[in-house]
Amino acid sequence: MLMDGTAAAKRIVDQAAADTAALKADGVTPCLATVLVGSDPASVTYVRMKQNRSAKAGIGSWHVELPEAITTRTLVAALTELSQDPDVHGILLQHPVPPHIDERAAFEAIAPEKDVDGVTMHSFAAMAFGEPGFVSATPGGILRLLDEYEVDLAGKHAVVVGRSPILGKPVGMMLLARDATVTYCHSRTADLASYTRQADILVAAVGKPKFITGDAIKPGAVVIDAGYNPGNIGDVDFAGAVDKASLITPVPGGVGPMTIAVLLEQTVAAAKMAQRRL
Ligand SMILES: Nc1nc2c(c(=O)[nH]1)N[C@@H](CN(C=O)c1ccc(C(=O)N[C@@H](CCC(=O)O)C(=O)O)cc1)CN2
Repeated sequence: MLMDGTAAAKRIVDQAAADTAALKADGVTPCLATVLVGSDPASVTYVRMKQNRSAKAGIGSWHVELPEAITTRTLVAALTELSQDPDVHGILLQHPVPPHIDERAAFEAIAPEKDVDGVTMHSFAAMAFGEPGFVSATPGGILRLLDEYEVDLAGKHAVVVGRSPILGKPVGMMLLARDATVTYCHSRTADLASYTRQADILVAAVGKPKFITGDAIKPGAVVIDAGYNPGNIGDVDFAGAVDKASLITPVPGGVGPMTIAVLLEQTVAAAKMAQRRL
């Protein structure tokens, strides 16, 4: 059975739109600032999708485009300025930034109360300690999708393939917080299939097209494909996996739309919190 991320995301965005309308009636328009460095075509597409979906939900967006050759210092200054702007409620720095930039330093220039993409160390620590805060958008979307399909996580063996700071690491910790037993693997794990074949819940977040093949999947597993490789190809070989899995996310139409939905939901939450502080 397919896990329909497009439909689940629509429900989240519809609620965000209703909350936005209520905030606007109180004189507050939630605003998401998107920051794009350079002109990587995939990043341009993702940022545009975020802006278009914000607009559809009535959320304002403010876009900052910076040249490829920008320095870390200038990018940090731009993010600091947005962090101090009272009209901006959420900030999104599109990943990846060009290799000469210190991406971690840039992310850390985002004020915690505006980190609606959940990329700062503050947000990661809050999530890890089970404290309130914004979660990383894709892991947050994955957990919401699992809940939509009433997947019971307690006591299940979740195997996460991938260890990036905004996807693999946090999704594993969020599954752990929901009482799953979590194993982290990655592209250099020896005999990867021996781990993935034990997974009741398999999260593929390794960034390699069709890296997980059908023979590496336990019959009846729930398979979450968080890959977003060029050409809309996931990290799972869908054709080989679909008959093994009890539930599986397609690419496109699975985790991707949920990522943007959680981003918008958290932007509205940030605007509500800013309103309470006034
Ligand atoms: N700062 C961030 N950067 C990046 C993140 C992130 O969560 N925060 N995630 C990825 C890419 N990404 C969002 O930025 C993203 C990728 C794909 C989709 C999506 O909805 N894809 C569609 C298909 C797209 C198409 O039709 O072209 C789908 O899966 O249905 C959303 C967000 C890296 N960077």
